[in-house]
Amino acid sequence: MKNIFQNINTSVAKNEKLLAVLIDPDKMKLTNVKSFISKVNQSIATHIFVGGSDVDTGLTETLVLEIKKHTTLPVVLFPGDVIQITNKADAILFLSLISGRNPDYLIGKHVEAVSKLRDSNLEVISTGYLLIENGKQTSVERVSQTKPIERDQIQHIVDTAKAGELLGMKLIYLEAGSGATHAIEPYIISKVKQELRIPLIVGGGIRTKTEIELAYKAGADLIVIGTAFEKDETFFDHLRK
Ligand SMILES: CC(C)=CCC/C(C)=C/CC/C(C)=C/CC/C(C)=C/COP(=O)(O)OP(=O)(O)O
Ligand SMILES: O=P(O)(O)OC[C@@H](O)CO
Ligand SMILES: [Mg+2]
Repeated sequence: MKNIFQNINTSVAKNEKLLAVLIDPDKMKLTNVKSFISKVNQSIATHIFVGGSDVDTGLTETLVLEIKKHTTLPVVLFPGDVIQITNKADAILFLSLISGRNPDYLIGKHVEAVSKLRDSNLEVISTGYLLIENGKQTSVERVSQTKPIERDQIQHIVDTAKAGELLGMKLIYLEAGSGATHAIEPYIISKVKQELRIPLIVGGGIRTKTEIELAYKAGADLIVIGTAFEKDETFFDHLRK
C-alpha cells in the first residue's frame, strides 16, 4: 500500500511543495521513456501523472509499465476516460469535473469505472476538478463538452472548490488546460486556498520556474506540468534537486 494521499497530506502539513510531471501516453514515445525519466529522477519532481484527454486503449498500461522500470516515484493516473485505467499504476485521481454540468463527467464515467476499480489495487483519490477559462479552448472543454468557469468569476470558483470539499472530495485541482495561454493566476490560487482544508493541485500553462514559485507562494500544494517538459526537456535542468 503506497498511501499516496496520506503522503500528500503529510507534505502539506510540513509545507513541503510537490511537483508532478504529466506524461501523455499519446505523445511520449516508449523509446524515449528511459532518458526522460532519468531527468525526472534528478529533478525536484515528486510524482508522475499519466493521462491525456484522448488516449487509445492499451497505451496507458504499456507506458506505465515502462515508466515503472526506471523510477520509484509514485505513478498516478490522471485519466480523461475509463479506458485509461490500469492497475499497473499506484493510484488514480478519480476526477469529477465539478466546474461543468455534464452528468457523464460528474458521475457517469465513474459508475463505468467501478468494474475496473473493484478488483484493482489502485489507490482511488476522489478529486474535484475545475476547468478555468485560459484564453483558448482546451482539450478538456472539447472532450467533456462543458464550459470552463470564467477567470473573473472568483466567488464562483471558490464556492465550486469548497462544494467539492464539502462533498467529501480529497483534493481540489484547478486546471487552466494543457498548454494554456494563461496559467491559473496567483490571486485565484490564494482565494481558493484560503477557503480549503484539503490539498490544492494547480496545473495548465505553467512554463517557468518563476511561475512555479509564484503558484506555490499563492498556496498551490502540488503543481502539474506537462507541455513545458514535452516541448523542452532542458527545463528539467532548472529544476534539479
Ligand atoms: C472517472 C474516470 C475514470 C474518467 C473520467 C474522468 C473525468 C471526469 C475527467 C474530466 C475531464 C477530462 C477529459 C480530463 C482530462 C484530464 C487530462 C488528462 C488532461 C491532460 O490532457 P491534455 O494534456 O489536456 O490533453 P492533450 O495533450 O491531449 O490536449
Ligand atoms: O501541459 P500543461 O500546460 O503543463 O498542463 C498540465 C495539466 O494541468 C494539463 O492537464
Ligand atoms: Mg497535454
